[in-house]
Order: sequence, then structure tokens, then C-alpha cells
Amino acid sequence: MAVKQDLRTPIVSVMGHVDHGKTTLLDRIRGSTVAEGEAGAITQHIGATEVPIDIIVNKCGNPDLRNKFIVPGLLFIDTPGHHAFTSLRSRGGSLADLAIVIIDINEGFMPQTIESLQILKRFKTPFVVVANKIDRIHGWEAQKNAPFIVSYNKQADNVKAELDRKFYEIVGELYEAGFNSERHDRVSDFQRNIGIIPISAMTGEGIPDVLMVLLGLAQRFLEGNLHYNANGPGVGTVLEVKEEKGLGTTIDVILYDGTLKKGDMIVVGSLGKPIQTKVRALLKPRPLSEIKAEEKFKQVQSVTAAIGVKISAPNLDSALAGSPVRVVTPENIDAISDEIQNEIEDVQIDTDAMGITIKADTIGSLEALVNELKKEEIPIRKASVGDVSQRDIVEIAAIEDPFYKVIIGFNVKVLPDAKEKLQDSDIRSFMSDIIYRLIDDYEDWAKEQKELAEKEMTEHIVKPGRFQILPNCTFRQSKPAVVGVKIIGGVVKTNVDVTTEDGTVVGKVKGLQLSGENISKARVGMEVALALEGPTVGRQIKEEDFLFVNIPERHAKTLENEIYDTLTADELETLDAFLEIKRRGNPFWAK
Ligand SMILES: Nc1nc2c(ncn2[C@@H]2O[C@H](COP(=O)(O)OP(=O)(O)OP(=O)(O)O)[C@@H](O)[C@H]2O)c(=O)[nH]1
Repeated sequence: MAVKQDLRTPIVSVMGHVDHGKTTLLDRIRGSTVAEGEAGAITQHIGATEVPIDIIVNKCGNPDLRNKFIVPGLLFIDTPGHHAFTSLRSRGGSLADLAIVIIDINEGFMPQTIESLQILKRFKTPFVVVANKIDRIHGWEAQKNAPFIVSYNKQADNVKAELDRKFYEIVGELYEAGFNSERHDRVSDFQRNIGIIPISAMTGEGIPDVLMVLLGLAQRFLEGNLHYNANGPGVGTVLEVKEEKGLGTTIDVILYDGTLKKGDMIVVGSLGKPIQTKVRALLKPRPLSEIKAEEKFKQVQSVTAAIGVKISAPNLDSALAGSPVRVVTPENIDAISDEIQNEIEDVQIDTDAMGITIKADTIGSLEALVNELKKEEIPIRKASVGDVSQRDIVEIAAIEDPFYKVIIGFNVKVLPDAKEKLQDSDIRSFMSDIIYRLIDDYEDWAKEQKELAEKEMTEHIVKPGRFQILPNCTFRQSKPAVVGVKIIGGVVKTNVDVTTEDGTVVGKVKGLQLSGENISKARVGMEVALALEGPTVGRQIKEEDFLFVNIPERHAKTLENEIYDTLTADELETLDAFLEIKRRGNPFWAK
């Protein structure tokens, strides 16, 4: 088997927590090959580095492997992090064919580790985990650029044991996150198990293993996805929108299918209508040896997937990172513009009538945030790309429901004029560069608010209560009347008004006593002495009368519509009986 002509290079993205070594790993993958005198062989693209299959195979020290693989190499996206990963989108999926999740073996899982895994799970992207910084394990004897097992076998037993201990902590954490994993050299089925490769991005130990495992994964999982049509029109994704001296606004694009030429008409996704423009120049980085002052790039006439390239063209100012770029003809330019516009609107406009407001830095991260919020059934009123503006704040300030007077921003800034408005408002804002932290924080806050509101409501609301005046228990006729009563249903508190069975308010409860002790409330079944300011026994009220706590209309509404489920059976019965009395004369009372 040899490289198949129509298989493009798989695109690989590196993700992981801050400082766990993403950049160092990418530098190592790029740099080590350069250092070994192979500088001409690896190709530096815009935003990506291509490592051809021959180099990978040579690094692994076994040229026989050359015939085992059919992909032409690996294309590493140079910007690390899940931010870049989510920008690399294509029609709702991910453009990264493979990913590396890097974990500092000495620190273990961190928030962005979990976030990376969640993103990969959602996109169903095959990935490997690298357990980095093994050189920091106490007593480690570095073996520069050696395959892991070569280096491991040279370590002292106690050092090996320490590595194993730390390693299995990561296995445990991955298990908790829903993945079975094992050391890469022990994995027989990468579909069932995630391979973990212990490495040092610093010393290069384990790097050959990373490249080999990635090739293996590409071979095993991706062949079907990697076919491309070299003669077809170019299709790509905007990785970044960048201002370049002398060129104006340019876009860095990963082309994943077809060919793109200087002079081609292209359509590029933007916040408004898609941009229709003509490629003025295609730019690649100038090789190190040729760099002259001011000339960072060199022009090429045409590029074929998969490749990273900078496009210079008029009108790119409003181009959107994460949106599609497609080569078009005069015949299909309008149809393709519509398709691109629909694709972007699908992410932005698929929202609810009422809900929170969200902002994100790219169309891909917005999509990821929308997805996560939907999973949690949090309604979204508006989702859009960009920093938080004054207009956003004005719009949200007009929302009445405090649960939706909320803005969630992923990887965005609050613009200066919006900042002040936000501070002066009662809008709640959540800003972070970790999606699940935003969602957790919002949910914690919403739960707390809800509990507070409920508590406040139940504390202040007059609850239903019914009691009967007992026979021969009139201790005082009036001012206030003091009678023995039995609570038949619900609860009676001091300071509530009391009504008779025909709905007439006769007075206010001034005090309650149980066995001579003052109490503030009496519950169903209790027999207590009750002081009632207002009526005279024998006139407005009589022994053996049934009386009700008079529930104000607004409270009755809340009881019936909002907290009905929280009432006990006797409270419900009492409320129903009370409402019946009130609605006898007015069927719409408390409705
Ligand atoms: N000892 C040791 N240090 C390492 C290794 N890999 C990375 N480092 C160091 O760890 C620190 C962070 O590494 P980076 O590569 O910048 O990490 P990153 O994940 O790209 O960090 P951000 O770009 O900030 O997200 C740097 O000081 C590196 O030199 C390693 O294998 N061994």
C-alpha cells in the first residue's frame, strides 16, 4: 500500500489546559524536524504545518512502515486550543479530523481538559491524549527525541513506578469523563480505547509515538472522509481574519477540498450578507532562508487541499472566523451565497422568543455554546458573534424577567461604552473562555435566584387556614374576643384577617396560645386559644362556627398558579373551600 493520490492530509488540532504544553508540543513537532536537517521537507503553511509521511516514518526509525500508510502526512493547526478547534468548522461539524489533548502529567485534569474532551465527544473527533512533561518526574533521565518505550526502559524502577502512578490517575479521570483509555502501546482497538502517550514536549521523548498514533488513527477512522477532488472548486474555512500591513484585511483559510487560484471568484461568510469578492493574491509564508525585511509572504498562483493559505482580496473587513469560503462561478455565485448565509443564520437565529442573550468570538464557538445551552434546556433569545456592545445592553435592560436579564459571553470583551451601562444596570453578566464554566455559573446563579424568590414568596404569602370555634370555650366576649379553636385545615398565624363561611371579614388574629404559651402559628389538628380583634362572640361570630383565614386576592393567585404543588393535602382542601366561597359571588376572583 502506498499514499493514495486522492487522499488529502488529515487536519490535526491540539487542545488542552493553559500551560500544559500545547505550544511547546507544536514547536517540537515543527522544530525537531527542522533540527534534524529536514528543513526543506516540512512545509510551513499559513496557520498550519504540514509534516509529510516520509518524515514521520523516518522519525519513527522504521522505513518499512512507509508502505503501511496511505495518507500523505499530517497537517497541524498552529493555533492551539479549543478556540481554534471550534473555528475550524464545516457545516456544523468540525474540520479538524484528529485532535491531541495534552495534559500535564504532574497536574492531571484541569477545567479546559474537560472542556476539550466535551467538545471532541460532541464532534465525534478521534483523538489521542498526551501526558506531557514526563521529564519533570523526579529522577527522570531524559533521552532526547526517543520513542517513549525506549526512554521508559532506561529509567530506574522507582521513576517508572512514579510515572505509572501519575499515568493511572489520568486513566481514572478519563474514565470519569466517560472514556476508556490505556497506554498507547497497549491499545489494540483504538475505537474502544483512547490511547494515552506519555511524552515530554521539551525533550522530544514520545514525539515519534504521537506522530505514529495519529497516522494510525487517520488510517483507521478517516479514510472515507479524506477523499478530495483536486480539480474541484476550492472549499475552506476562515481560521482568522487579520489586518496585514500593505494588504489590508486578509483571511487565513484552511482549504480542505479542491483547488483555489489567484483571480478566482469566492464567497466568504460574514455577519451580514456573504462577501462576494475576487482573490487578489494567495500568500504563503516565505521560507526562513528567504526572508527579506518587510516580505513575510510569498505569492503563489494556486493551492490544493489540504492547505493553509492567506487570501488577500477586496472587502474582507466583515469576514467571520469559522465561516465558509467557497470558489464560485457566475452561474452559481448567488445560490452558494444563499447557502452560506443560511448556514450562518442557522447558528445565529435558531433562538427562542424569550431567553438569555449570548455572544461569542467566532461562529464555531457560538455554535458550541448554543449547543451546550440547549442541552441544558436554557432558552436563548439572541445569539451573535462579536463583543458585547451598548446596543446589546440596551436590549437586555428592557427584558423584565430577571432570569433572562442575562448576558453570557464566551471569549469576548465588553466594549468600553457598554461597560458603564452594564455596571449601572441590573443585568447579570457571565464572561469566560470556558464554555462549561459559563453554563455552570449561570445554572448555579439561576438556581439560587429561584430558591430566593420562592423563599421570599412563601414567607410572605398568606397560606390557607380553617378553624372551628369550640363549644363552651369562650374566654372573653370581645376586644378582643378570646375563644378556644381547633384548626381543621392549613395553618393560622397571628395578624391574618379572618372571614366567616359567607365571605365576610370579621376581624384579625391578635394572638395564639397553646397551654398558656404564646405561639405565632397553629397547624392543622391543634387546639389553641385564639384572640380575635373585631367581632363579639354571639353577634358576628358564634361558638361552633367555621372560620377561614382571609387570603388576599393576589396571594390566592400565587397559591393557585405558582406554588399549588408545594401545598399539603389539607392546605389544598382548605384553599379550594376558601376559593369556592370567594367565587360564589365573583367567578373570576383571583383568576
Ligand atoms: N519540563 C517541561 N516543561 C514543559 C514541557 N512542555 C511545556 N513545558 C513548559 O510549560 C510551560 C507552558 O508551555 P506552553 O507550551 O506555553 O503551554 P500552552 O499549553 O501552549 O499554554 P498556553 O498557550 O498559555 O495555553 C512553558 O514554560 C514550557 O516551557 C515539558 O514537556 N517539560
